[in-house]
Amino acid sequence: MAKPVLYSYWRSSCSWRVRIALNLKEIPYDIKAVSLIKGGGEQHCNEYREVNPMEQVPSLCIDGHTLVESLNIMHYLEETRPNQRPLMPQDCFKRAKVREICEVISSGIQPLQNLIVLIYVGEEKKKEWAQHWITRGFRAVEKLLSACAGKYCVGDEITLADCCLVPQVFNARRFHVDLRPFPIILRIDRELENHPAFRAAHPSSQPDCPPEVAK
Ligand SMILES: O=C(O)/C=C\C(=O)CC(=O)CC(=O)O
Repeated sequence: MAKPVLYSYWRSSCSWRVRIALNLKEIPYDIKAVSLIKGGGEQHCNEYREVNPMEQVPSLCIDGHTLVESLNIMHYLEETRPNQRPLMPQDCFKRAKVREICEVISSGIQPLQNLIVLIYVGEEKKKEWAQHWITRGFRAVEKLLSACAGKYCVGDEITLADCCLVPQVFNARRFHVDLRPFPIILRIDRELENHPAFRAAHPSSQPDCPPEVAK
Protein backbone atom coordinates (compact mmCIF):
# COMPACT_ATOMS: atom_id res chain seq x y z
CA MET A 1 0.00 0.00 0.00
CA ALA A 2 1.28 3.49 -0.90
CA LYS A 3 2.54 5.73 1.86
CA PRO A 4 -0.23 8.08 3.07
CA VAL A 5 -0.12 11.63 1.70
CA LEU A 6 -1.32 14.55 3.80
CA TYR A 7 -2.31 17.75 2.05
CA SER A 8 -1.27 20.26 4.66
CA TYR A 9 -0.41 23.91 5.27
CA TRP A 10 2.20 24.64 7.95
CA ARG A 11 0.09 27.10 9.95
CA SER A 12 -3.31 25.50 9.48
CA SER A 13 -4.52 24.32 12.88
CA CYS A 14 -6.73 21.67 11.27
CA SER A 15 -3.79 20.18 9.34
CA TRP A 16 -1.81 20.29 12.56
CA ARG A 17 -4.43 18.21 14.43
CA VAL A 18 -4.09 15.43 11.88
CA ARG A 19 -0.28 15.64 11.87
CA ILE A 20 -0.31 15.09 15.65
CA ALA A 21 -2.62 12.07 15.35
CA LEU A 22 -0.50 10.53 12.56
CA ASN A 23 2.65 11.09 14.62
CA LEU A 24 1.17 9.68 17.82
CA LYS A 25 0.03 6.58 15.95
CA GLU A 26 3.44 6.36 14.28
CA ILE A 27 1.95 6.25 10.79
CA PRO A 28 4.62 7.40 8.30
CA TYR A 29 3.30 9.93 5.77
CA ASP A 30 4.42 12.36 3.11
CA ILE A 31 3.32 15.98 3.08
CA LYS A 32 2.02 17.73 0.01
CA ALA A 33 2.10 21.39 0.95
CA VAL A 34 -0.89 23.47 -0.15
CA SER A 35 -0.21 27.18 0.24
CA LEU A 36 -3.37 28.91 1.44
CA ILE A 37 -1.96 32.30 0.43
CA LYS A 38 0.17 31.87 -2.70
CA GLY A 39 -1.59 33.22 -5.78
CA GLY A 40 -4.88 33.63 -3.94
CA GLY A 41 -4.63 30.12 -2.46
CA GLU A 42 -3.63 26.82 -4.04
CA GLN A 43 -6.60 25.20 -2.29
CA HIS A 44 -8.86 26.85 -4.87
CA CYS A 45 -7.17 25.39 -7.95
CA ASN A 46 -9.06 22.85 -10.05
CA GLU A 47 -6.66 20.04 -9.25
CA TYR A 48 -7.05 20.42 -5.48
CA ARG A 49 -10.83 20.89 -5.69
CA GLU A 50 -10.95 17.32 -7.00
CA VAL A 51 -9.20 16.22 -3.79
CA ASN A 52 -11.26 18.38 -1.43
CA PRO A 53 -14.48 20.03 -2.66
CA MET A 54 -14.44 22.34 0.39
CA GLU A 55 -11.14 23.79 -0.91
CA GLN A 56 -9.57 23.51 2.53
CA VAL A 57 -6.78 21.58 4.19
CA PRO A 58 -6.23 18.94 5.39
CA SER A 59 -7.00 16.02 3.12
CA LEU A 60 -5.45 12.61 3.59
CA CYS A 61 -4.87 9.89 1.00
CA ILE A 62 -4.62 6.64 2.92
CA ASP A 63 -5.46 2.96 2.35
CA GLY A 64 -6.43 3.76 -1.24
CA HIS A 65 -8.96 6.40 -0.12
CA THR A 66 -9.06 10.18 0.00
CA LEU A 67 -10.58 11.66 3.15
CA VAL A 68 -11.37 15.26 4.09
CA GLU A 69 -12.31 17.06 7.35
CA SER A 70 -9.80 16.76 10.16
CA LEU A 71 -12.01 15.16 12.82
CA ASN A 72 -13.34 12.65 10.32
CA ILE A 73 -9.76 11.78 9.34
CA MET A 74 -8.68 11.37 12.97
CA HIS A 75 -11.62 9.07 13.72
CA TYR A 76 -10.78 7.01 10.63
CA LEU A 77 -7.21 6.61 11.86
CA GLU A 78 -8.52 5.57 15.27
CA GLU A 79 -11.05 3.10 13.89
CA THR A 80 -8.66 1.47 11.44
CA ARG A 81 -5.68 1.46 13.80
CA PRO A 82 -7.23 1.15 17.28
CA ASN A 83 -4.22 -0.58 18.79
CA GLN A 84 -1.57 1.83 17.52
CA ARG A 85 -1.57 4.19 20.49
CA PRO A 86 -5.34 4.55 21.08
CA LEU A 87 -6.50 8.17 21.01
CA MET A 88 -10.01 7.48 22.31
CA PRO A 89 -10.78 6.11 25.80
CA GLN A 90 -12.61 2.77 26.20
CA ASP A 91 -15.27 4.19 28.50
CA CYS A 92 -18.36 5.53 26.64
CA PHE A 93 -18.77 8.59 28.84
CA LYS A 94 -15.10 9.53 28.48
CA ARG A 95 -15.40 9.04 24.72
CA ALA A 96 -18.32 11.47 24.75
CA LYS A 97 -16.22 13.99 26.71
CA VAL A 98 -13.42 13.72 24.13
CA ARG A 99 -15.86 14.29 21.27
CA GLU A 100 -17.42 17.19 23.18
CA ILE A 101 -14.12 19.08 23.45
CA CYS A 102 -13.24 18.24 19.84
CA GLU A 103 -16.60 19.62 18.68
CA VAL A 104 -16.44 22.80 20.72
CA ILE A 105 -13.03 23.57 19.19
CA SER A 106 -13.55 22.27 15.66
CA SER A 107 -17.11 23.58 15.18
CA GLY A 108 -17.50 26.33 17.76
CA ILE A 109 -14.12 28.08 17.74
CA GLN A 110 -11.74 27.31 14.87
CA PRO A 111 -13.99 27.87 11.83
CA LEU A 112 -14.38 31.51 12.86
CA GLN A 113 -10.66 32.02 12.21
CA ASN A 114 -10.66 30.40 8.81
CA LEU A 115 -8.94 32.52 6.21
CA ILE A 116 -12.13 32.97 4.15
CA VAL A 117 -13.94 34.22 7.27
CA LEU A 118 -11.15 36.64 8.26
CA ILE A 119 -10.97 38.04 4.74
CA TYR A 120 -14.73 38.63 4.91
CA VAL A 121 -14.46 40.29 8.36
CA GLY A 122 -11.72 42.57 7.05
CA GLU A 123 -8.16 43.49 8.04
CA GLU A 124 -9.25 46.17 10.48
CA LYS A 125 -11.58 44.01 12.59
CA LYS A 126 -10.05 40.56 12.25
CA LYS A 127 -7.90 40.61 15.40
CA GLU A 128 -10.76 41.73 17.65
CA TRP A 129 -13.09 39.22 15.96
CA ALA A 130 -10.73 36.30 16.51
CA GLN A 131 -10.06 37.33 20.11
CA HIS A 132 -13.77 37.55 20.84
CA TRP A 133 -14.66 34.10 19.53
CA ILE A 134 -11.61 32.31 20.90
CA THR A 135 -12.15 33.84 24.35
CA ARG A 136 -15.82 32.89 24.32
CA GLY A 137 -15.03 29.34 23.24
CA PHE A 138 -12.14 28.90 25.66
CA ARG A 139 -14.42 29.87 28.55
CA ALA A 140 -16.52 26.82 27.66
CA VAL A 141 -13.50 24.58 27.12
CA GLU A 142 -11.98 25.61 30.47
CA LYS A 143 -15.29 24.85 32.24
CA LEU A 144 -15.58 21.45 30.55
CA LEU A 145 -11.96 20.64 31.39
CA SER A 146 -12.50 21.52 35.04
CA ALA A 147 -14.72 18.42 35.21
CA CYS A 148 -12.84 15.95 33.01
CA ALA A 149 -9.15 16.88 32.78
CA GLY A 150 -6.44 14.81 34.38
CA LYS A 151 -2.92 15.21 33.12
CA TYR A 152 -4.50 15.82 29.70
CA CYS A 153 -7.94 16.96 28.46
CA VAL A 154 -9.80 13.80 29.44
CA GLY A 155 -8.04 11.82 32.14
CA ASP A 156 -4.38 10.92 32.04
CA GLU A 157 -4.08 9.62 28.48
CA ILE A 158 -3.58 11.74 25.36
CA THR A 159 -6.74 11.75 23.24
CA LEU A 160 -8.10 13.43 20.11
CA ALA A 161 -9.20 16.30 22.36
CA ASP A 162 -5.53 17.14 23.01
CA CYS A 163 -4.82 17.00 19.27
CA CYS A 164 -7.46 19.75 18.86
CA LEU A 165 -6.55 21.83 21.91
CA VAL A 166 -2.84 22.48 21.31
CA PRO A 167 -3.19 23.97 17.79
CA GLN A 168 -6.09 26.13 19.01
CA VAL A 169 -3.90 27.54 21.79
CA PHE A 170 -1.33 28.46 19.12
CA ASN A 171 -4.08 30.27 17.18
CA ALA A 172 -5.10 32.08 20.36
CA ARG A 173 -1.52 33.30 20.87
CA ARG A 174 -1.31 34.30 17.23
CA PHE A 175 -4.24 36.65 17.80
CA HIS A 176 -2.86 37.81 21.19
CA VAL A 177 -5.72 36.39 23.23
CA ASP A 178 -5.22 36.88 26.99
CA LEU A 179 -4.89 33.26 28.17
CA ARG A 180 -4.50 34.01 31.88
CA PRO A 181 -8.17 33.17 32.64
CA PHE A 182 -7.60 29.64 31.32
CA PRO A 183 -5.15 27.89 33.69
CA ILE A 184 -6.19 24.32 32.81
CA ILE A 185 -5.86 24.96 29.08
CA LEU A 186 -2.41 26.49 29.67
CA ARG A 187 -1.29 23.63 31.89
CA ILE A 188 -2.26 20.98 29.31
CA ASP A 189 -0.62 22.99 26.51
CA ARG A 190 2.59 23.20 28.54
CA GLU A 191 2.41 19.49 29.30
CA LEU A 192 2.33 18.67 25.59
CA GLU A 193 4.58 21.31 24.02
CA ASN A 194 7.69 19.15 24.29
CA HIS A 195 6.07 15.85 23.41
CA PRO A 196 7.91 14.54 20.30
CA ALA A 197 4.70 13.86 18.32
CA PHE A 198 3.44 17.38 19.03
CA ARG A 199 6.81 19.01 18.35
CA ALA A 200 7.19 17.27 14.99
CA ALA A 201 3.70 18.44 14.01
CA HIS A 202 4.34 22.07 15.02
CA PRO A 203 4.09 24.70 12.25
CA SER A 204 7.75 25.64 12.71
CA SER A 205 8.79 22.02 11.94
CA GLN A 206 6.93 21.87 8.63
CA PRO A 207 8.63 21.70 5.22
CA ASP A 208 6.54 24.65 3.97
CA CYS A 209 7.21 26.87 7.00
CA PRO A 210 8.89 30.07 5.75
CA PRO A 211 12.59 30.03 6.78
CA GLU A 212 12.26 33.36 8.63
CA VAL A 213 9.62 31.78 10.91
CA ALA A 214 11.19 28.33 11.39
CA LYS A 215 13.28 28.08 14.50
O1 LIG B 1 -2.52 33.24 7.61
C1 LIG B 1 -2.15 32.29 6.89
O2 LIG B 1 -0.97 32.02 6.74
C2 LIG B 1 -3.18 31.51 6.20
C3 LIG B 1 -4.08 30.67 6.75
C4 LIG B 1 -3.94 30.08 8.04
O3 LIG B 1 -2.99 30.28 8.75
C5 LIG B 1 -5.01 29.13 8.46
C6 LIG B 1 -5.67 29.59 9.68
O4 LIG B 1 -5.23 30.43 10.39
C7 LIG B 1 -6.93 28.93 10.07
C8 LIG B 1 -6.68 27.84 11.04
O5 LIG B 1 -6.10 26.84 10.65
O6 LIG B 1 -7.10 27.93 12.18
